[in-house]
Amino acid sequence: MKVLVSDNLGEDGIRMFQEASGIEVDVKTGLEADALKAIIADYDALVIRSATKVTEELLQAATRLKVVGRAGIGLDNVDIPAATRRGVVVMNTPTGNVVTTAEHAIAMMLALTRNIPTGTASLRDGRWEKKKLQGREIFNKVLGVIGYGKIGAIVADRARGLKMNVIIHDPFVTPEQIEKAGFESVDLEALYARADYITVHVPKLKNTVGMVDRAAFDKMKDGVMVVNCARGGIVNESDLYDAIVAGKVAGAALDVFETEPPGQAPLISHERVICTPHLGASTREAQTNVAVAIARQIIDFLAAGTVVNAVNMPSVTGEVLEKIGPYLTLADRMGCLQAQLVQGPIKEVVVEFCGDFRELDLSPVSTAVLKGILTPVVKDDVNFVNAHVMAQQRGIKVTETSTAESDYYVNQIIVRAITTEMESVVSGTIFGKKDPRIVKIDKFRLEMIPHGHMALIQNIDKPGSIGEIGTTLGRYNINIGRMQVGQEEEGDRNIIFLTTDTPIPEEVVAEMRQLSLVKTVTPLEF
Ligand SMILES: NC(=O)c1ccc[n+]([C@@H]2O[C@H](COP(=O)([O-])OP(=O)(O)OC[C@H]3O[C@@H](n4cnc5c(N)ncnc54)[C@H](O)[C@@H]3O)[C@@H](O)[C@H]2O)c1
Ligand SMILES: O=C(O)[C@H](O)COP(=O)(O)O
Repeated sequence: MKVLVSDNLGEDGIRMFQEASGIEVDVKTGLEADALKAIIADYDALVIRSATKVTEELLQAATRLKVVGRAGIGLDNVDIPAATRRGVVVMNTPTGNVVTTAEHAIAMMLALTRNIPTGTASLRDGRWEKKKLQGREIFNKVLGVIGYGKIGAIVADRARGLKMNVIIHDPFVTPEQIEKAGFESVDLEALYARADYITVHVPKLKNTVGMVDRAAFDKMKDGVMVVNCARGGIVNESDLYDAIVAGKVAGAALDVFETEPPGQAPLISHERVICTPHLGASTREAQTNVAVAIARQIIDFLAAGTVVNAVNMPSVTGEVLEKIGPYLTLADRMGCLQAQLVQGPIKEVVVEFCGDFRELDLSPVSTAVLKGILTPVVKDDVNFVNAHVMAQQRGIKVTETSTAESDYYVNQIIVRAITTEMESVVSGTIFGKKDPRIVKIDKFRLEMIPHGHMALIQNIDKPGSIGEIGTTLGRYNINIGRMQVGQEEEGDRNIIFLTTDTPIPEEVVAEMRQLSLVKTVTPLEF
């Protein structure tokens, strides 16, 4: 088996590959895309960090490739759906660098508030600017942490040790969980209004890109300081620059950038901004942790097929996987649908297996439901191994039940998601041998294929309602690929599922919500 390491990997990990029997390892870092594409067909495994781009084009050339291993967390640089389509397992090491990254965020906050980089540069230029470089204490100041996951939780804990007053916003963690850890859970508006320092620790998702923008800065206290050691683009760089120039934001500490490397941008050159070149995970300890973890995972995978920390596959044997595979896909999509349908943090998930499942071991199926529920929230970090733990950390109770009874279909899976505000019930089954279908949502029966860009519309069942939706989308040149209508069991409402060739932009969704017969519009992505 041949392993290619295409980004810098800790020496201990490389040594493990060299010492593993039956494995040959090549280390070729800094390759251009074409050069990598020219050699990738020789390899069974590819080990990367954030520099190598694993695109669909590269995967097409990778005819022998079985596994991609990320020494670290973020998989923004890997086309996971393309890898899944080609049967390539994608693994990461979700915990090896979290302490290191949290420490970097704290270091950045302290360096910013005490002008340490500016003081160093000024001394090197021969100046002694004590007055100009006067800083601020963090003692007793309010730190707003956005995202209470692995890193956000460590940052909050360290900041408490520094005697800061920590407030937290994470809509996917129940307030009870945050309060149990001794912190105050707040909504985003309150966080912006109260924080003296704000640090972001959310994944880069469609709805987190640009979440800290002009409108957010307007809501913040004058003189706030902002730290981003998560992903470039979560804080809008041009809006941040304007807020600093306007004096609203007193300083920013950035480890990550919309484009990496960012070049000579005005934001980087501003004296109230301090930066590091994506060093969050760059300590000896973290790099050893992630290198050793990924080497172990890949060696075990190549030798025995053991799957650990894969983001696109559960940890089960090949034989079981063949039988339950379609149900895993269905369950993942049902979870993903629930995550997009519900309002408020999910407190409880009930997975009901109804009817005849031919004595299959269905335990990975509930894990797939949880993975689907968490994916829109934490993206690449959730996998079949950690989904239950992550759900537990978020205070989500999971219950499984089974019954021999099933109405309409030979078997079906029902997923109930109970939040602080509502309960949503979704049923699904397999058509033919492997085609997932959502067959009921709350009181509406339907046959929906959960795939691609979709929108769920609730409307009054009157002539003309479907026409006005089609006309609105047509005006924006958005093609409807498929439309399915579900009828309320009793009542005067329909639900309509549209599959569109492209995502429906927010302004078009807003316009659809104004249509006379439309009650709600929920965009969905699968
Ligand atoms: N700078 C670096 O070198 C470095 C190193 C490791 C990780 N990271 C990045 O740090 C970030 C956090 O990583 P993690 O391991 O703690 O992730 P995590 O998945 O453990 O936690 C992310 C948290 O963000 C929350 N969240 C999602 N959407 C939100 C929203 N709209 N508002 C508020 N909270 C929201 C989730 O509920 C979750 O609790 C990620 O972006 C990751 O890529 C950066
Ligand atoms: O996602 C991660 O693990 C961090 O952003 C670190 O990225 P790196 O391995 O390229 O330093």
